[in-house]
Amino acid sequence: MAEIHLKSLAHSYSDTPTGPDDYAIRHLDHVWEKGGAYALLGPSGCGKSTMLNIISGLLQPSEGDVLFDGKRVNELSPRDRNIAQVFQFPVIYDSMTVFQNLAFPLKNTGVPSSQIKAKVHEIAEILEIEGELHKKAKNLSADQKQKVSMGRGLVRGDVSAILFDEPLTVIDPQLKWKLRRKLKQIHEQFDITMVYVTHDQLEASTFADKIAVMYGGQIVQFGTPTELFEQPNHTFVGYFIGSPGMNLIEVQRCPRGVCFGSTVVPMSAHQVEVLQRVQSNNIRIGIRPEFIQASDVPADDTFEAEVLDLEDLGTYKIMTVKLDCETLKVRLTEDQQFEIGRQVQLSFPEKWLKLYVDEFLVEEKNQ
Ligand SMILES: Nc1ncnc2c1ncn2[C@@H]1O[C@H](COP(=O)(O)OP(=O)(O)OP(=O)(O)O)[C@@H](O)[C@H]1O
Repeated sequence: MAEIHLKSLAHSYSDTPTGPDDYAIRHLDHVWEKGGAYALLGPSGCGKSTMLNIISGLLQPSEGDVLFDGKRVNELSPRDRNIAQVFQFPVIYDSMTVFQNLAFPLKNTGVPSSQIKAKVHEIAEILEIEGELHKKAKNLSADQKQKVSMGRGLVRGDVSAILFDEPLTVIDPQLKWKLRRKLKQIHEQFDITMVYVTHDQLEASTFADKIAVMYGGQIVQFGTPTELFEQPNHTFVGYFIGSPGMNLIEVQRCPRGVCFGSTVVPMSAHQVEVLQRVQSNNIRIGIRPEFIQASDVPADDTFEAEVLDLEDLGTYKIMTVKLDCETLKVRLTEDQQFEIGRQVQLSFPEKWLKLYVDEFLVEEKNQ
């Protein structure tokens, strides 16, 4: 296994790129550390597959270096990079048996047949396909085929990393959860660097210790699921992580903070100082539905809003409110009671009220 360093990487599918919009990867610096279990999370078209294909060598980047343990591998073929890649759809040989499919990557590298047998059985047992080893691959169900595809990546003990590109797309929803747990268990057992691409936040957080959130060809944040939730570095992370995502409000600067409509929201001294310094007018505040406090009692620091809707989701409720010209979501506990059409008092605890300039977080001084 290896540490994978992507250094000043950029990629355009166009031979004559004229601007940032022509780049699928925009000047990206990132390190996937040795032995980590990572997810690469982002919407369709943000550049996830492009990045994986650059790591595995299927694609040459337009700019920058790919380093494995500090050594540049740009010129190495996919085979010489020793990366296992599992794609969205199973890549297996239909005419071979499951055993032959799993043995194939080992045979190719000259592993003795006694070792091949032991390794194939070990992996088949983990993936629960031992009973299928002598079946022809073409006779398997779609999810069994994908398990074989994963197994082909996992049999090789010598790989630098395993890259999973949305591997559970074809898997039955009930089996997805089980297979994700299995991959996590395999990671713990074999300690291989694994990068798991998905656009599903639940899938990302059940598999990975750390998640890279990709947006517009850039990694906008790399952190634990808790960090992404509590401290989104970019408005996209706020919006994309969480259900519903972060409330984001376009605001203008005013003397003690920011305002929208006739509502003034005081900000911390540091945030006010930053607002006075920066030139941009692309300013937003963000607060997660979970962190807005709602009550019937007005206070100095509360804002009055109207309840538009209440959605009961079993163990909690989502309340939609209108505050001035903005619609916000507020997460309530089961026992909190508010009525549609009535007024509610909201407060935004300072710790959870975030300021974004040009979509990036203005960090508090002590963080
Ligand atoms: N072979 C190609 N030729 C031209 N443009 C491409 C090619 N492959 C991808 N792109 C473009 O590059 C951008 C990034 O695509 P990429 O497939 O890497 O995104 P992704 O995040 O993996 O998306 P998805 O989740 O839909 O697979 C997109 O705008 C896409 O249209």
